[in-house]
Amino acid sequence: MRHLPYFCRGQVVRGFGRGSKQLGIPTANFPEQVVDNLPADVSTGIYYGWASVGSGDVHKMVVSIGWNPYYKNTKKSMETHIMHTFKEDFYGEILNVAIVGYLRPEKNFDSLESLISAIQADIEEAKKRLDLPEHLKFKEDNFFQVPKGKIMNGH
Ligand SMILES: Cc1cc2nc3c(=O)[nH]c(=O)nc-3n(C[C@H](O)[C@H](O)[C@H](O)COP(=O)(O)O)c2cc1C
Ligand SMILES: Nc1ncnc2c1ncn2[C@@H]1O[C@H](COP(=O)(O)OP(=O)(O)O)[C@@H](O)[C@H]1O
Ligand SMILES: [Mg+2]
Repeated sequence: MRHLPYFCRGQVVRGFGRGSKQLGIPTANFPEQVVDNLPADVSTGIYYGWASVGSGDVHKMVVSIGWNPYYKNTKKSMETHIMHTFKEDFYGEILNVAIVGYLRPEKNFDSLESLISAIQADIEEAKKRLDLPEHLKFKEDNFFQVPKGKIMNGH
């Protein structure tokens, strides 16, 4: 993937409310504008990396980019699940993400249970890979140190 690592920030917006309720896995959704600004050759699929909310701590994350074939969305979305338990929702706050690796393409599933198992397997795999020195180093990247107010999208 030529564009990795890929750094971007954006405000957290509302999605369809399925992540927490149907899957038990909340995903912080980016606005359309951030999704539209992704480089054209960043393929849809499931990625992993690091994320922080506002000027908070940096945590491991998984991110799904695409049309969610299971739900047949008509708009491309970019949704981040952070491997951390937050005290409350953070809609409207700035989410900072550093995407460092690719896991798999998006797939359709014949049941909600198989979609959930696949996402849980992604989370476990991402946690392992992010401990490798080549990925771990991005947790400390300057991207996460600079003032977090400005919305940007790029490298
Ligand atoms: C790690 C990860 C992997 C995912 N993989 C798929 C997938 O293969 N197919 C799919 O249809 N949706 C996939 N999703 C997206 C979920 O369907 C999506 O997060 C859910 O619909 C929540 O949407 P919402 O934020 O609009 O509520 C994945 C999400 C995550 C976080
Ligand atoms: N660990 C987490 N990772 C991502 N989002 C989280 C997490 N914990 C709480 N949230 C909150 O849950 C929201 C996402 O839940 P979700 O059910 O996917 O709703 P939506 O469809 O509106 O995106 C996020 O916008 C955020 O405010
Ligand atoms: Mg979501």
